[in-house]
Amino acid sequence: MPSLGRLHLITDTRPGRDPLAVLRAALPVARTELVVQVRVLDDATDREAYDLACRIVAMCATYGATCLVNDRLHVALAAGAGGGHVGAGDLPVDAARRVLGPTAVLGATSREPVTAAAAVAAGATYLGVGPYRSTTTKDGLPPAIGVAGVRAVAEAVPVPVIAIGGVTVADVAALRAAGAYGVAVVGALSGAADPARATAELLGALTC
Ligand SMILES: Cc1ncc(COP(=O)(O)OP(=O)(O)O)c(N)n1
Ligand SMILES: Cc1nc(C(=O)O)sc1CCOP(=O)(O)O
Ligand SMILES: [Mg+2]
Repeated sequence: MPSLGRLHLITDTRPGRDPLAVLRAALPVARTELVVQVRVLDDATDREAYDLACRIVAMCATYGATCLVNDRLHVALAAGAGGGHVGAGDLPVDAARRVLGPTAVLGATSREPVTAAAAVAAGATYLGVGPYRSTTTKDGLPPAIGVAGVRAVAEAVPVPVIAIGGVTVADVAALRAAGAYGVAVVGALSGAADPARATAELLGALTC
């Protein structure tokens, strides 16, 4: 299994966004420290998800970055991605592990220590833990868990914890001090005026 990058860029496929442009800016800066999670809107077709994943797998390969696919594990396999990410509404972690095979990267969303430990026992190789703060990027999330919530999960599991939800560069030091291995972002890069610079700043905070 490849070592996991610390900066997870989740594609922003909302109307008016350009996830490939953001990726073209971020990849040369973050290279192997970048994990790109292909996340499409629920109403996107599998063909659309597959086409986007294939393009991103190829782009990541040039820089040694890892590409994961959110939710749609058949798309991950078909596109040759490095793995996938599942949450409460997706395949259970043990089933996802059977689908992806023993060597794939498998992320699971966990919001508190008990389910986090269960996800690791079922085969998760990292955990997405949040929402750290409130976010406008995704609807229907539970209340923010803050630094204390991230710390509680990080102390309970032996795998990398990736904090998610409203994360900005200003949060990274506190998250790392709480035990987070890395962060996952949508808006901090997709909404940045200069995504290459924003990538460098996030990476600097994550690796110093
Ligand atoms: C790194 C990371 N953490 C959490 C999530 C959320 O996954 P999930 O709960 O399945 O919600 P959707 O992203 O599918 O809407 C994630 N994608 N990545
Ligand atoms: C896709 C997603 N999942 C979350 C969770 O907590 O499960 S928060 C989130 C969106 C993260 O976007 P931003 O960095 O713009 O806040
Ligand atoms: Mg999901």
